[in-house]
Amino acid sequence: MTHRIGVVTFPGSLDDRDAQRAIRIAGAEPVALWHADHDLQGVDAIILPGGFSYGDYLRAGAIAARAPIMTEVISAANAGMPVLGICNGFQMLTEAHLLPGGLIRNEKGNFIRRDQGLIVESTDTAWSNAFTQGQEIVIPLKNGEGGFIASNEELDRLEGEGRVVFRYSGSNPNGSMRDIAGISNAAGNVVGLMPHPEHAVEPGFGPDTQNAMRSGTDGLGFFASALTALLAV
Ligand SMILES: NC(=O)CC[C@H](N)C(=O)O
Repeated sequence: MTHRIGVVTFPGSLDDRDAQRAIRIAGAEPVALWHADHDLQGVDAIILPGGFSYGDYLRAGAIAARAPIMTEVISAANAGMPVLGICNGFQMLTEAHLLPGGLIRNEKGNFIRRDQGLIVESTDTAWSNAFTQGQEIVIPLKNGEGGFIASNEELDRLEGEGRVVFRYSGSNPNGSMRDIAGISNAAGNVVGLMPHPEHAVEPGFGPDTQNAMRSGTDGLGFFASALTALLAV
């Protein structure tokens, strides 16, 4: 059975087509979902893609988190459907309170674009089970508001519950507290991260392709993880 993974397009989304392409490469069927609908079209999992939804007005992700389709996305996430928020999608997940904390302007104020090393801290989620704990992966990072913040109490809770899924390796690119690059909800079906797995799924087009040790396709593991999680349902 082919699993169907929906990608929601908002006004200002940029990486929705890349997410759809990555889903197809991973062996699932991408389904285009529209922000103004109240219809998830029976998908098995959902991706909130990167970009500048609603021009990042108010706060990045704040308006998208209140778009019509988010009513259905929030219910599905609370019912256990795998949901991945990538970059602007991560910002939406925190704004929708599906994930705690928030994302603020990068520490040095500039937009950052680079190939980014990440340490996989938890493989206990719907989007990271294909990795091994402690594995280093490299995928692209590109954002202006990627600094993850939360109260010390919340950060302790996230760490204590094993919900820090990815941490930046090497230098922290944006001032994220405790080098956090991605987190999950308590059930592990909802994951948000700032770097972009959907841009690292094809040999020759991903990051670090000059390095013979790397395939440039580390992003595939996210999509493979979701398919494994769906088979277990
Ligand atoms: N690549 C993105 O999704 C960008 C996210 C967001 N709009 C920012 O600049 O922080």
